[in-house]
Amino acid sequence: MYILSPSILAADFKELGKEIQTVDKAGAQYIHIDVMDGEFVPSISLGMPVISSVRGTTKKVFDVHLMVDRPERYIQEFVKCGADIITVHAEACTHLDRVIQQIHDAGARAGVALNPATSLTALDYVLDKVDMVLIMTVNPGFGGQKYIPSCTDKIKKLRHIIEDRGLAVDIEVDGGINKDTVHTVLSAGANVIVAGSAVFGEGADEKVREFLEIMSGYGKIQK
Ligand SMILES: O=C(CO)[C@H](O)[C@H](O)COP(=O)(O)O
Repeated sequence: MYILSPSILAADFKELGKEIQTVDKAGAQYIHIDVMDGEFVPSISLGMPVISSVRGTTKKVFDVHLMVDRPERYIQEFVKCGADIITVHAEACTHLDRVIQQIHDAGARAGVALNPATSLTALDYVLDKVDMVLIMTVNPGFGGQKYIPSCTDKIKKLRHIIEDRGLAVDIEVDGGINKDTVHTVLSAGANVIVAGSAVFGEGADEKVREFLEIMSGYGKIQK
């Protein structure tokens, strides 16, 4: 099933609730929320109070991407403020298996993200325990960057491994996804598409519909 997860990093923060409602009404299934700590990545974005304050604006899935060192310190709090999916970076966890368990115990779905330079082997012993793998297609930290072409092969390989092992794990991609690169990642096997700067701005509703239309050419869109 194909899912669109617009990244609010590119939204107008003074109108955040309205921006979320626009992409919600246009059909986006997830809302992608980037949390940056200024340590794991150079920039700082937003945290629990912002997530709590917009939780009531939509019933859509909050897809929270923690670009945070030692995320195990915050899992419970993010679930409490409304996260439905929590994705942590393999590179940021000393005990990744334990953090995945912690996310599930807190009642959320668990994702693991890999930076562009991180090998898929980091997933070998946890792939059967996660709901989603997030392949970063830019170096995390900023929106509006260019898609890194070497990530295409990584997505293909991951899709192959998931099918080979008979798992039901979503492949999410994030960074530099626009109406051109989306074809590349969909053909490679991604099924959850994050897009920030290619969605928010003028005509976000129309852009969501265009993405969904493209995605529907590859398979069934999740309702
Ligand atoms: O995780 C991120 C940055 O670390 C963003 O979600 C990502 O970069 C999306 O932005 P854009 O679609 O503008 O590239």
